[in-house]
Amino acid sequence: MEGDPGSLESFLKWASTLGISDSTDQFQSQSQSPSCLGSSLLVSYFPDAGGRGLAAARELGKGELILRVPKSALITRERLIKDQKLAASVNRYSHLSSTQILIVCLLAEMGKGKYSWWYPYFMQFPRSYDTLASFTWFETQALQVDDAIWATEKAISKAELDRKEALPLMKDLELRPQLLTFSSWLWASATVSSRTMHIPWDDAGCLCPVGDLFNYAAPGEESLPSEVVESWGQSSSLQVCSSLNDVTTNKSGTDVFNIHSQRLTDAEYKDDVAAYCFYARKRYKKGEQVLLSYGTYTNLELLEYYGFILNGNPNDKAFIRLEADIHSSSSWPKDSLYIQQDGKPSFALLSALRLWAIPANQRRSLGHLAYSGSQLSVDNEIFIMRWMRNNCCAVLENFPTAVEEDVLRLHVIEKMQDNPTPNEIEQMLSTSGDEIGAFFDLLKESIELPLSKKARRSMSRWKLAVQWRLS
Ligand SMILES: C[S@@+](CC[C@H](N)C(=O)[O-])C[C@H]1O[C@@H](n2cnc3c(N)ncnc32)[C@H](O)[C@@H]1O
Repeated sequence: MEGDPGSLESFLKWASTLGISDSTDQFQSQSQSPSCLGSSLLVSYFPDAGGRGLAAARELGKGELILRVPKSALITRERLIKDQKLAASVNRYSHLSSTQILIVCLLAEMGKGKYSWWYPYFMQFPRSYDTLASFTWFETQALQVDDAIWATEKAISKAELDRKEALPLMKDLELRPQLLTFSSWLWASATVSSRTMHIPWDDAGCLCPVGDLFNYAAPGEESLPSEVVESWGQSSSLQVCSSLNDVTTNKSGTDVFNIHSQRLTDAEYKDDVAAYCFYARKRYKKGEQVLLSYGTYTNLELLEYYGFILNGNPNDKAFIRLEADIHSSSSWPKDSLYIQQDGKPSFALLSALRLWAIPANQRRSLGHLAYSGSQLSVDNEIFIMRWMRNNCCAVLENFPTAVEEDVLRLHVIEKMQDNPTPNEIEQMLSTSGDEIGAFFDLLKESIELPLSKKARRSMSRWKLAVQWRLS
């Protein structure tokens, strides 16, 4: 192959030789013209929406097939295990999960360097990720909310345990020492977590060259039938995902029903054409970023699995501490009781509070009203709204920093990332000196410009933590 084998151009040429295509001619005629991107899509850069991504190369119609990736181009466990040495060893470790095996297989394949058949694709993977499992103690504390700190600690210990369990297999395979480290494990597991796509025959999913260049947009209400939107209020466990199959699960393990698949599916593996097919979820103008829904996620979940958050995520949730008698006065599951991104209580929280606020001996007779979303009385409504306001204020007051301080902190972090002058640094230290000092102390580095790679990476995770608590 001509040119730098690590370049995007070489990757796209390689992809077209595998039959990955965005050409409408090819979809129709099944011809083997070597075309990959330029017909429907173009690789482009979107600084405020995911960085590298795919733009519409022309006007795209809603529901139009825009990319097809043949099965033979997908990286799956079964594909990598075709290597006989790998297969023999993997068979001896059947207690490992399918995801652990995929991570090990990926590391083994990466270890082949330029000799791997997938080398042009691997060269397009990010060098590092900002998923929760890679957060340091400082970055974790910056999340400030107990639940989020706990989720981060859990993600870190899960990654440590997964690696520990897989280590004997990796040693059996004689992987290079560099591939056995925790940071290599974190890199490979973040690659799998943030880039795999659902396939019906393997719950570890597959890596999909070119298809994994689509950035994310939350499944939008505008594409849902109104009866589904209405039913959101009534069925708290129902989540809608505009991609994947008819019934599947998102990465947090929640059931995801693709109720109206024709209208909502924007990517799925299709057996009849033996390919992963991608469709435009809406009409796109030429040059606009074409987005994909990976599933329904809160910002904390996006941070955990993908290492980013969405400004104004319609699926975000804030949980407030509720006394035990609130939980026991209704049958709503705990995870359905939250404040929505728009500041309103979830349907279940409102219903649970309405029931809790009436005398226990009336709950049976008024239960049907509360469960169907009706107000019980004006007094009851005023009481619970006041209760909610007071509780939300208490939560906000308990944060170590106020919103205004966080806005300032974000500004300082962004300035630090932007190669500030010594004068600017002095100014920042006079306003936010303590926290910046603590940041560099914990990194065991002095404040020096340009910032080291380690300081830059840590700063981008610190920024995500501050953005998350602000949102
Ligand atoms: C499947 S990849 C998408 C392509 C990726 N931008 C690339 O250059 O390879 C998923 C990753 O893209 C980034 N990403 C996707 N959607 C995003 C969004 N809306 N905002 C910020 N980052 C996003 C996150 O880093 C995420 O882990």
